[in-house]
Amino acid sequence: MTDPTPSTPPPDVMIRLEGLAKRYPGQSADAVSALSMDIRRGEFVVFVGPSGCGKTTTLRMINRLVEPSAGRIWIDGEDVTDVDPDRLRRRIGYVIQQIGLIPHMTVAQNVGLVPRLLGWDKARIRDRVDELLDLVGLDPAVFRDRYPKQLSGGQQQRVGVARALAGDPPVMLMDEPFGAIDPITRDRLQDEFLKLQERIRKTIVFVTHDIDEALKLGDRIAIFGEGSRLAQFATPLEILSAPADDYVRSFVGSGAAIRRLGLLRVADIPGGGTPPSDGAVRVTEDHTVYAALEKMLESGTDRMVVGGNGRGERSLTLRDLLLAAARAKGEPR
Ligand SMILES: Nc1ncnc2c1ncn2[C@@H]1O[C@H](COP(=O)(O)OP(=O)(O)OP(=O)(O)O)[C@@H](O)[C@H]1O
Repeated sequence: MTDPTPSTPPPDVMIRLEGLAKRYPGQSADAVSALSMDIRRGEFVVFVGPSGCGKTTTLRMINRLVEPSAGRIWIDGEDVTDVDPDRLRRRIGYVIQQIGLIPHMTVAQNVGLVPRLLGWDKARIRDRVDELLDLVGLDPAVFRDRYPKQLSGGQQQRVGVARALAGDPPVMLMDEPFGAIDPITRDRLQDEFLKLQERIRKTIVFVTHDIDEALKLGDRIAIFGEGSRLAQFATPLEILSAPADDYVRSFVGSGAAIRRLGLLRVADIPGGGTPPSDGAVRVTEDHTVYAALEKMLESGTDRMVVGGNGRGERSLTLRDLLLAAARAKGEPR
């Protein structure tokens, strides 16, 4: 067997972008230039950056809705730069802000689009549609025969996610999927989507303007600067603890140390003594350090008892939390 060429990605790389560039017709500058990055299998990567820096163009080159002017794209070990785009798109789910549900088709028909293209029989499509509606938290009996206009914005977005998952693609591209949704629903959809991702472990590339959304969702975040310059590509904790330059620092904004508390879990904090008998608040290992701190401040105590994960109980102090938060320097989640 011959050695793979130097650019053949290793098996844990699901998407490789290699010197990718796009110049739109009639433009004097590249929208994206010389962009290279590896995205690992099962990784949730968020592209974030100011308007016009090339996030959407990059995303749309991955499924070839935009044809690259230069560079190569690899998906799952295959150079897909020149493969038939229709065949490529069946392996890539795509969710956009405007949802793109087809108005004269029911929810079930919208979700079943790709399976129909793949030639599945009716019974298998029906089962898959119901399974997916369940997965995104919509009761099939209630929603499968509705039309898109009979749904709220958040429900439409869930249908959009179900549709993108229908052919079980290994890769999902999501372009500001929660952008047009009110902040409370958005927060809930983000939480639901994180839980869903724990189960389905897709490789996800997600575009947003919102650094807080990026910090909450991403395993790694790519912070784009002018002309698609990759200012930093790192975990949320690394970005908050060690911003690569002043551009990243100002993009992340103030309060990095406090925001880091929202990324750490109580489970990440070592040690702990025997639980005290009174005065302490109760939290679980799954609480964020931020939430645990908030509980302590609300009840005016400097102790908490951690329990509820089968490991027995332990007690931590305010000082334990603060020391752990100060030490956290960018370990992956
Ligand atoms: N079809 C097009 N023809 C010409 N120029 C385009 C086209 N689409 C995008 N551009 C330009 O390419 C650059 C990158 O656009 P792109 O939409 O990729 O940025 P973005 O980071 O996703 O921005 P936003 O956050 O506002 O969506 C911009 O300067 C934009 O004006």
